Amino acid sequence: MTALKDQICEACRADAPKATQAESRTWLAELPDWRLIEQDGEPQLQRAFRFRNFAEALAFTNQVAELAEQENHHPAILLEWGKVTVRWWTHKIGGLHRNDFIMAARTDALYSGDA
Ligand SMILES: C[C@H](O)[C@H](O)[C@H]1CNC2=NC(N)=NC(=O)C2=N1
Repeated sequence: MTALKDQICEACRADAPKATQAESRTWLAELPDWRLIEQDGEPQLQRAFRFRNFAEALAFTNQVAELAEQENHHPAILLEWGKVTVRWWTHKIGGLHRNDFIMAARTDALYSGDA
């Protein structure tokens, strides 16, 4: 089975299938630092990343933003001194798609320098 971080996002459509409970469980197992939350009634993946200062947090924020632009799949990012909180979900379907789990894994890879 291909690791999430090595999988490719598919172009997302409004009729794209939401991740099932079973899929979410399976994929979350690869994302131990991420939490499944609900925001505005929609399931999302969330993780906080820690940094030594604001400049490093900003640099990571820009890396995630660049990745999002490359994949045309965009997160919510909260940038604070020493901390970046990222949330992934698929706007078009108001929930979680495989793409969100892929992008969470890709975000972890950026943080660990494994991108
Ligand atoms: C028009 C544009 O391609 C779409 O709005 C894309 C942009 N980025 C996106 N990002 C996310 N997370 N979900 C989407 O449904 C989405 N749609």
